[in-house]
Amino acid sequence: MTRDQAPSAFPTPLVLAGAGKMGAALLRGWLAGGLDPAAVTIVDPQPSPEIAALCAERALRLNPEAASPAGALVLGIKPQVLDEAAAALGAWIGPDTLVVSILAGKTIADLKRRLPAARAVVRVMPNLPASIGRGATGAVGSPEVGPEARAGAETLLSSSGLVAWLDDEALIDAVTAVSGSGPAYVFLLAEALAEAGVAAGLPPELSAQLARATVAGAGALLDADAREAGQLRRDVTSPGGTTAAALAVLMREGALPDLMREAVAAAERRAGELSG
Ligand SMILES: NC(=O)C1=CN([C@@H]2O[C@H](COP(=O)(O)OP(=O)(O)OC[C@H]3O[C@@H](n4cnc5c(N)ncnc54)[C@H](O)[C@@H]3O)[C@@H](O)[C@H]2O)C=CC1
Ligand SMILES: O=C(O)[C@@H]1CCC=N1
Repeated sequence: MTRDQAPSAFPTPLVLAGAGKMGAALLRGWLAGGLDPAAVTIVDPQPSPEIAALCAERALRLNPEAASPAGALVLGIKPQVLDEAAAALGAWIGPDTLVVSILAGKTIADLKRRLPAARAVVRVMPNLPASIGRGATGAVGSPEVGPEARAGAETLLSSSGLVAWLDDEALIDAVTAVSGSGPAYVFLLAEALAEAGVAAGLPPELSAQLARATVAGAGALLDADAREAGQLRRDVTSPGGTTAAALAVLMREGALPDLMREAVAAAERRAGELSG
């Protein structure tokens, strides 16, 4: 696994097919990173009001009638709609089009079967913090992805945060389970902490505020401090103190570490089920 430096040029014209929660997050990162709005086309039969407004404001093309081969086609649709979407999306692909897919589970072979014109395909798994440039993305390219296509993909992906290139496509389902779905686990932690605070007698609003600031602050510290997460945890934990009492519950057999392993395995298994 390697990490690359961000090169400069976006592959254009760029077509984003599926501008939902994740596609829109990536789009905002590209525009913030300097992608020319005039080089962007959005294809989405049901664009959200925010996307429609963004297209109007920044003069992005939305659902044009005619399709022609793009520099890059980014697939932001759900895996379950790939079959019905593929025929229309194929019209955006020429021999030099870089196809970038964020679809959970769908392998490069699955994509090529639906999009026979596709040559260079990069399968990626981003995550939602991409919307603020703090994403974590795993990426793997098909054999046709040469240095130029890889540099184009790197530009697209690095505007949303960390990019880790994988040598083995088989690892991307595990990446999906860890960092693709991972933000939801952290948001659940904030929800559960807030609920536990209410059970301990805090007013709901105060508890939610404290839980949110705690998760956000701990995340920011994790980012700012190079020490391992385990060390930061130990720094909070006074021997015989309150944190040790809580962690004895959270870390006992069958509790958080075991549950996290089970959860990640379930997500990875589901990604496998979405393939084909
Ligand atoms: N939401 C997340 O945190 C992450 C999602 N993903 C992947 O991103 C993809 C999209 O997920 P979300 O953004 O959450 O879903 P979403 O439902 O918010 O977005 C999907 C978009 O695709 C559009 N769409 C439906 N049919 C289409 C068609 N035929 N052509 C073009 N657009 C079409 C929908 O109108 C919608 O705007 C999925 O494949 C998912 O696995 C990957 C990483 C994280
Ligand atoms: O839940 C999902 O299937 C997608 C992939 C990773 C995050 N959301």
